[in-house]
Amino acid sequence: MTTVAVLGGGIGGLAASYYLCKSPQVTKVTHHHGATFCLSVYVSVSDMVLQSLSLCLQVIVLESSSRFGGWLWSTRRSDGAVFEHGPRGIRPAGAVGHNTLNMVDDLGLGGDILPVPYSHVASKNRYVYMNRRLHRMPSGLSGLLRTVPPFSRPLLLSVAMEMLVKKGVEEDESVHSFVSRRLGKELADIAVDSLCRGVFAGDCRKLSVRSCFPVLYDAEQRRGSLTLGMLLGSGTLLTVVLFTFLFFEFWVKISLEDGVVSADHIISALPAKALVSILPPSCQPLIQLLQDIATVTVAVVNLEYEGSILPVSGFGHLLPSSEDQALLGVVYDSVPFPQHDRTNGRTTRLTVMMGGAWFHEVFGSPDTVTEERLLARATEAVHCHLGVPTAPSWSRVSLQRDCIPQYYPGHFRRVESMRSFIRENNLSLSLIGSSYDGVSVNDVIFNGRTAVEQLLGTGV
Ligand SMILES: Cc1cc2nc3c(=O)[nH]c(=O)nc-3n(C[C@H](O)[C@H](O)[C@H](O)COP(=O)(O)OP(=O)(O)OC[C@H]3O[C@@H](n4cnc5c(N)ncnc54)[C@H](O)[C@@H]3O)c2cc1C
Ligand SMILES: C=CC1=C(C)c2cc3[nH]c(cc4nc(cc5[nH]c(cc1n2)c(C)c5CCC(=O)O)C(CCC(=O)O)=C4C)c(C)c3C=C
Repeated sequence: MTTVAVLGGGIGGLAASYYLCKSPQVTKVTHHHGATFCLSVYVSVSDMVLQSLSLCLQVIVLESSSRFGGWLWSTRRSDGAVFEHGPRGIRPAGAVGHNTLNMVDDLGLGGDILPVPYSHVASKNRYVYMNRRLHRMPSGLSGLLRTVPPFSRPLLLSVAMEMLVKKGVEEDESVHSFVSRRLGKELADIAVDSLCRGVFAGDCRKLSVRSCFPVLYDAEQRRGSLTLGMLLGSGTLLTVVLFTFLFFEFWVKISLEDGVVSADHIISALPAKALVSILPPSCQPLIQLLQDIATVTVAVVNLEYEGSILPVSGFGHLLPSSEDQALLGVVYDSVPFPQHDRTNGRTTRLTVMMGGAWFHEVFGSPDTVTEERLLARATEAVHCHLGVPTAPSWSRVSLQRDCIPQYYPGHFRRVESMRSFIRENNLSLSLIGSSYDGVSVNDVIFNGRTAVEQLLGTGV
């Protein structure tokens, strides 16, 4: 019996076990939670494809906390209200989006999806809070042609000029530098700064364009321009490379508090720093590379107000860092997902997110900041930004420590070096999860699938 151990029961680890389970070879799946463990023995024995090692495959999922799901985490109240403390939506677009929808359908959960159509106000209206007021982001052709505050000129001008900008020569650069260079500083300072706070809770002056927005980087590389890239399509034929993964059988002992599990292959879906703490010293170069992946902490404050209190309708609003470093933005949960409001009586659910790359500067150590301070800051923001004078009737503060990895310039090289080390040392280890190849739920699921396909040497 060949054993594959999946470390971490977040969406990455769960997706990898789902794809493993689709393999006809799988005969047994075991889940352990509340397990802390360390990896102890590495011995290379022979070179075979996992597929041919054994007709039977056993999958073990090891999760250290008392629940599965990782950052996917909700509170469901008995009166029907649901509050998300982590992700709340996926973008069902492109290959990675369709892949998630297929998995959800295959699991028989398609009926549980709450769709937000493109025509819905939550899809159309995105706001930025700047200069002490809410601005709807321009959309459609008229939005491109006119000067729409807070921008000082029509966006079409920036887009047209972009085609004349020469291709960059750097192997990688910050998102802010890339967008300033191609589309102008104003777009970088407002739109892109806010966007990076609403996806990475991060600072666009520090994040890598190549790793955070590979589509933009590729458009410049292939077409010499983002505008041309978008107009002509990426020009790439998306192929999922399914290759037979030649690996050396590798025997790993995983010591649990209550025993030892032996595995032939490990799929790590742990955050990079959690993997560091269980790798043996012989993996020092890999440990060093993993340690270099920074993360940020986000305070998530769920609020419930009586009645309909919003002055505008949309998905929510984001703030550029120039407006307020502490406040990343506010999600108007009741607009896209009214099904999750309390069943009796009209209420409005909001989520205020704070901190991210600025957490330490603004709030100090996550160990000492109080829930009262975070709640007060969140309700003050709802008051100032949305003009809501009343206090929330219900609230919940969650401190999501180290929840989002930050891909800094050169991240792609670090990840390449990690995988080279694993290959050259014949370690039977796959790296998946948000630390490496994308932070969205879609990316993490898709990368779990790719890792399983490489391991089994077949499509799933
Ligand atoms: C506030 C917030 C909002 C977000 N919003 C969105 C959104 O709207 N859309 C979107 O697509 N994405 C969103 N994301 C990003 C997305 O949720 C995450 O990137 C994704 O869930 C990460 O999944 P993962 O499986 O890689 O990691 P994790 O969820 O971190 O899972 C790792 C698991 O490993 C376990 N673990 C850790 N150490 C050990 C150990 N030593 N032994 C065993 N187990 C261990 C952990 O307990 C955890 O369960 C958001 C994230 C946050 C924090
Ligand atoms: C911890 C990270 C995140 C914070 C903070 C956050 C706040 C936030 N987001 C919105 C609006 C949207 N977010 C969307 C997608 C999305 N959000 C995060 C993470 C955080 N959001 C991720 C990783 C993703 C997935 C991105 C992807 O590539 O799929 C979306 C949908 C995407 C889109 O259609 O553009 C919206 C809208 C607000 C208002 C907000 C404020 C606190």
